[in-house]
Amino acid sequence: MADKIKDAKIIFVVGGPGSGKGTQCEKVVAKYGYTHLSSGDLLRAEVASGSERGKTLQAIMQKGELVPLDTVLDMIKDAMIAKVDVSKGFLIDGYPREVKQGEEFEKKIGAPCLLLYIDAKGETMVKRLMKRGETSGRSDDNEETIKKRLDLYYKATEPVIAFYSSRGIVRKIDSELPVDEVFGHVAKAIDGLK
Ligand SMILES: Nc1ccn([C@@H]2O[C@H](COP(=O)(O)OP(=O)(O)OP(=O)(O)O)[C@@H](O)[C@H]2O)c(=O)n1
Ligand SMILES: Nc1nc2c(ncn2[C@@H]2O[C@H](COP(=O)(O)OP(=O)(O)O)[C@@H](O)[C@H]2O)c(=O)[nH]1
Ligand SMILES: [Mg+2]
Repeated sequence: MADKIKDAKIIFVVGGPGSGKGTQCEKVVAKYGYTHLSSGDLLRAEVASGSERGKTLQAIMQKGELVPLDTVLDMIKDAMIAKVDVSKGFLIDGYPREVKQGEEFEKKIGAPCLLLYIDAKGETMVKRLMKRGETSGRSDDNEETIKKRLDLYYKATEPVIAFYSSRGIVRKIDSELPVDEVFGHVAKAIDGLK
């Protein structure tokens, strides 16, 4: 089983909060049949279950901080194992959040063949998240937590992009464009995979 995951096609989808990762991943699923695993969604499912662990997670996410690395990684790994037989590849959305998360992922699961870097301006991300907050019901889509998530993104997550750039697997996607144009560039990057 472990070997099967190692041979799977793995794409990291990295970008700031509200940059459009989830939006693009949905479109990739529709066109390519990849399995979309959003680390944030997995965490929110645990919170929604009402478990003790979920309560601890909720408090961390509410503050816009990172939950313990092993928690997220175990959740992603379990979700991958559950799908590996029927999946053409995996979109790992919102992970890694810091270089260490990427290193641990590679030790326990495998190496990504592509990193889609979904790039939008800070002010664009804030605007989108405030708008999303009107309907998302997410307790972290509020002005104060958004600011913290953004700060953490620049501090901890941007170095992830530099780390994988040196391997030549990063494709930077301008996410200021209309959704379908953004997707055109995403599709080109995926079509470029052998
Ligand atoms: N690898 C991850 C992924 C998520 N989180 C936690 O879960 C929260 C929400 O994650 P996510 O849904 O990925 O949120 P954003 O990056 O803000 O992106 P978006 O809401 O736009 O999808 C983060 O703020 C963080 O507290 C984490 O700690 N570690
Ligand atoms: N104008 C515009 N809005 C977008 C685009 N991508 C996402 N959005 C909006 O921005 C918000 C955040 O998008 P989401 O996919 O949840 O981003 P994520 O936080 O990176 O997963 C949503 O309300 C989307 O409708 C885009 O390319 N253009
Ligand atoms: Mg998302």
